[in-house]
Amino acid sequence: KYRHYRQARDLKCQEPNRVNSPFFGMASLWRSYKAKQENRLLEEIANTHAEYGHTFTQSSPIHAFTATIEPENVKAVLATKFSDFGLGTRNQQFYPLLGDGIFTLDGAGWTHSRALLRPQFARDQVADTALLNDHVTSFIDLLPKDKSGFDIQRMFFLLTIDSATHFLFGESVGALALDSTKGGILNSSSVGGAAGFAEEFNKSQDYLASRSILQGLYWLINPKDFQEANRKVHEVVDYYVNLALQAKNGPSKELSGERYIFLNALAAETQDPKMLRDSMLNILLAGRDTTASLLSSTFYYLARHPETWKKLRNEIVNMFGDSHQPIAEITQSKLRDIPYLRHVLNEVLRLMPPVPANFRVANKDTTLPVGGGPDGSHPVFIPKGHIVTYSVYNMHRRKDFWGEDAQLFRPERWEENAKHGWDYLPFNGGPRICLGQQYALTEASYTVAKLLQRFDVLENADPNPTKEPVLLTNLTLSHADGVFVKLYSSDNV
Ligand code: HEM
Repeated sequence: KYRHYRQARDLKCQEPNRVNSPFFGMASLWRSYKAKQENRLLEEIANTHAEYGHTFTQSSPIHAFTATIEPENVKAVLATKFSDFGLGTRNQQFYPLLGDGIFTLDGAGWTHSRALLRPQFARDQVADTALLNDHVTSFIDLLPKDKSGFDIQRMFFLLTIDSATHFLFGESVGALALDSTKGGILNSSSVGGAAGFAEEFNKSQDYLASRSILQGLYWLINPKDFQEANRKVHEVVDYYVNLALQAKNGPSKELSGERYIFLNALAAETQDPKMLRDSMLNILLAGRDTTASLLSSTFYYLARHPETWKKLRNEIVNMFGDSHQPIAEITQSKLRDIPYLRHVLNEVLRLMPPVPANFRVANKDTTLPVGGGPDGSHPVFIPKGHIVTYSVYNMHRRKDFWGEDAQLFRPERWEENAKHGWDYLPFNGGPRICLGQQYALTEASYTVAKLLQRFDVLENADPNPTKEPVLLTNLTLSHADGVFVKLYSSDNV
């Protein structure tokens, strides 16, 4: 402690505000736990920042941490002092499902994984609108045709597991399909059918979220149910890995004009079956719920902002026509030509970032540039092993960056000022910036465009339409009570 004190003094660091938490930190730990149980965690973080400032420190019996919503500090953690911070015990927490992949590795392992995957994400085929079209069409077919309300969030989670598995393995789990006649192991009864894979994957992910909350005590959660779910998920992915490894020795599918399959392309780079399995699962976890979250929140806001729905629909119909009279194919480049679509998605990602809070652990003694002292202007000393948490959800709502109306959904703010730096971070920043950003934005834009082209009426069908959203924060953000809407054509077609 004395060494740290001297180091901090020499570096002109000062302590940030410390959360007053009686009983050795038990009181605040209990408060956070309760807030999480009651789906108020993000609100609780906001209240603590309101009381203690943009950077504060808190002791707890599990882990002491410093929380910040200062862009300068987030930039230091993710970019300028990248090598001073790591993922802590994330690898061990997630290992049973994800193994060693880009999402769970630090250091040389991460560098290798990122170098392996990055070229695949740079290819045009990654955001394949023809592939998306099949799934969005199934999605539209499944919507109620009698103008009744339904939970569109639940549907988006089915859509994104279908499109993600199709893109990764070359075959979809068919979660949206009413019957699964297409065959394939993902649909076969030996592994529990289409729902089998999705259910086991969801179940395992829930356990990962609970293990992550416990940080270093993650090993307390390892029941049979979790192990069995992981085994079943691995069995399915291994089947595809074997197929890809066999296909590798055959004629090139891409050259013979067949569709691009992510796993097959990766199998040309590495033949290590475990690395292939881990890579697939890491991408599935990183990409599926996040995109579903963005789509769900988009419809949450559109259903509450009819003027935005109308304006956006006009732009889409002007560009592509409506579904009775299409005038142009919906392509990635044409979608980019609709600035208002991008502004709407930007605004949704600001207010409801799918990864609302995150953390890093110092792997050496280091500092944060600001947040110390009574006015928060001094550097903060961060000893090795200390956790730094950052909530982009709360950073994105700071009035000093976003104006007095920071809490309001107003896509037009992006027309007035599109220039934001580290105060806007839905996809993370620095060397670990999201690899799937383009894929996600294309999938979300394409799905929104198709739905707006097809339906001209969207209504909020929440049983309690004026209440604030109840947000569930596991690894990603979702709406605890679903997103209930009515979606139909006024001409009844
Ligand atoms: C709206 C959708 C998405 C959002 C908001 C999002 C956000 C993020 C964030 C915040 C991270 C950093 C996590 C961390 O380092 O702790 C991340 C990492 C990552 N994302 Fe995304 N993501 C989205 C969609 C996708 C999709 C669709 C894919 C793949 C198809 C993907 C692939 C990845 C990968 C591979 C990483 C790990 C990068 C690394 O550690 O080097 N993401 N994403």
